[in-house]
Amino acid sequence: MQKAQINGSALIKMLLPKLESSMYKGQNGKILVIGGSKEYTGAPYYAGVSSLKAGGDIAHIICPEEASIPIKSYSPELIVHPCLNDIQETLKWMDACTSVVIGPGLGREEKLGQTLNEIIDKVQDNKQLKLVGDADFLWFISQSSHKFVIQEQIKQLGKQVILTPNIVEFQRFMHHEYNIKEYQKLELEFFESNRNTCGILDNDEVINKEVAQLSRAFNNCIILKKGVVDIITDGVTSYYVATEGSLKRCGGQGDILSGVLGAFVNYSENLPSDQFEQSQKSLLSVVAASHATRLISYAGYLDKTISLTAPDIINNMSQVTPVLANHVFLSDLLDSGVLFILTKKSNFKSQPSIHLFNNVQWDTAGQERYRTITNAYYRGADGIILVFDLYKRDSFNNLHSWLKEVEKHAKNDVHIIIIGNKADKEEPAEVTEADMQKFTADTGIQIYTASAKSGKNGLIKCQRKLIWVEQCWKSKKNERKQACEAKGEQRSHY
Ligand SMILES: NC(=O)C1=CN([C@@H]2O[C@H](COP(=O)(O)OP(=O)(O)OC[C@H]3O[C@@H](n4cnc5c(N)ncnc54)[C@H](OP(=O)(O)O)[C@@H]3O)[C@@H](O)[C@H]2O)[C@@H](O)CC1
Ligand SMILES: Nc1ncnc2c1ncn2[C@@H]1O[C@H](COP(=O)(O)OP(=O)(O)OP(=O)(O)O)[C@@H](O)[C@H]1O
Repeated sequence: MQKAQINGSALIKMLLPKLESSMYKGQNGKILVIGGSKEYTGAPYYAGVSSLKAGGDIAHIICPEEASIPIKSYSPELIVHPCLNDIQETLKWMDACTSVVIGPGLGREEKLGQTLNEIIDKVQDNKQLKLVGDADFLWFISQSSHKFVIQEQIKQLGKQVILTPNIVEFQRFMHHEYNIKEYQKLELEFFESNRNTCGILDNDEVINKEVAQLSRAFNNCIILKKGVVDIITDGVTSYYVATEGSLKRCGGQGDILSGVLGAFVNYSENLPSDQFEQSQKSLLSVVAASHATRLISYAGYLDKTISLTAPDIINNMSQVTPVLANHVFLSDLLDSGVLFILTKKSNFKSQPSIHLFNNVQWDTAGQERYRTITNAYYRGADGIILVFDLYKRDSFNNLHSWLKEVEKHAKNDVHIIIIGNKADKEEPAEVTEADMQKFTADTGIQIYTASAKSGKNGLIKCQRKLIWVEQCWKSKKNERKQACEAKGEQRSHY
């Protein structure tokens, strides 16, 4: 059954801070990552750097001595304190931060239990501080000899805590038999019916029931259960995020998510109170972090496929996050008659809510010198986007000649999308609704309106990448064929 949906990308836009010249360093979040060990130095680095790329101003890492040099050498952006064994020093740095991510690469040495007790106590003293618990921190809560003490502490904190178990970590919380394979099958079924949507989930929905129960058992702390579908719940209200993510399951993606969360939990108050209940804001910042991380991973996956590694995803964040925040619009190139040809394989069939096309090529209408180049692109394209300017009638009239080119050169099963740009403008457009309807009746191709400037209807352009959020607009060859046949026309191409 289809679920009540929310617009994940719009949520991110509302959540991310609007940058102003009056701001000072630290206002957009000072994130403290507590983790790292002799074996694992990548995990805290991924979390720290991701928190910065997701908007945070400053990232501190507290780690043991033996992890500090490697972490420092990965990035000068991270402020690394090798003081995990010095609890007073650790607590001091907690005072200097706005959120704490604890667990990535921490290891499971029993002696750390005492340190964790004191860290959680400190969070209790500062009600503004949010605690994101991942990886080995979850192990300490569910498996260590300190677990009962830590569980009681977590209950004291309630919604100040966000726990992010993957399926194995979640299983460790379950006292009864919990069949991972069976659960994943249910998640996959859910994903297939709700692909690329985010929405509200019933507390007794089969994939959520035990997650919501666990949250309630911990006094309604927020749980983000990662998986094929991410489930976010405080035991009262639950959401799912079925945004398409990476198919390459390389290590470190959970660390990236914990870093994004470390930043995003600082922004929950940016959500407007006239639209969101106060009690929902923290939960929704977690939904936004899940959606953003999956979008970013998907973007990385389209680029690198089987070679994807965690740093590829992190590097993509500098492209995708500002776009989601509406901070970057290079709309000039989307003027009249511009033709986009997608040369990278894109997943039109699965109705993704975001397409990120690399190597988008463009040409301006009628400029002959580009024709031979673009003819080669036609052949390689899986999808073609024709963009016209709603305020320039000529650009609309040109569509027919562009379509002829497409039909002549492109693959038979190419997907064609037509977008009327500049839909952000208030004044009446030169191309009217009736014009567009007539065009659709003639060709079988639906026209969508959008604005690359304001991001209206999800068409956003960033450098040489076109990001198309939220909607899948498509017109298949057979739909065009039916429209022509209905009018008694026969064509070799549709
Ligand atoms: N570069 C670095 O520094 C990185 C460091 N990291 C750090 O490593 C530490 C340990 O964390 P962890 O997640 O590897 O340990 P744990 O919870 O014991 O799970 C391990 C085993 O569980 C299974 N398994 C997992 N998922 C499953 C699934 N969906 N479905 C089914 N099975 C699944 C699978 O077992 P297998 O099937 O291979 O036997 C897997 O091998 C922690 O500190 C973390 O932060 C990582 O962040 C990565 C990058
Ligand atoms: N099957 C999947 N398809 C798409 N995205 C997924 C899938 N499983 C997990 N994710 C996403 O990947 C991210 C990390 O989840 P994952 O389960 O890999 O965490 P993890 O095992 O803790 O990672 P790490 O390797 O850092 O320890 C989350 O954003 C989650 O939504």
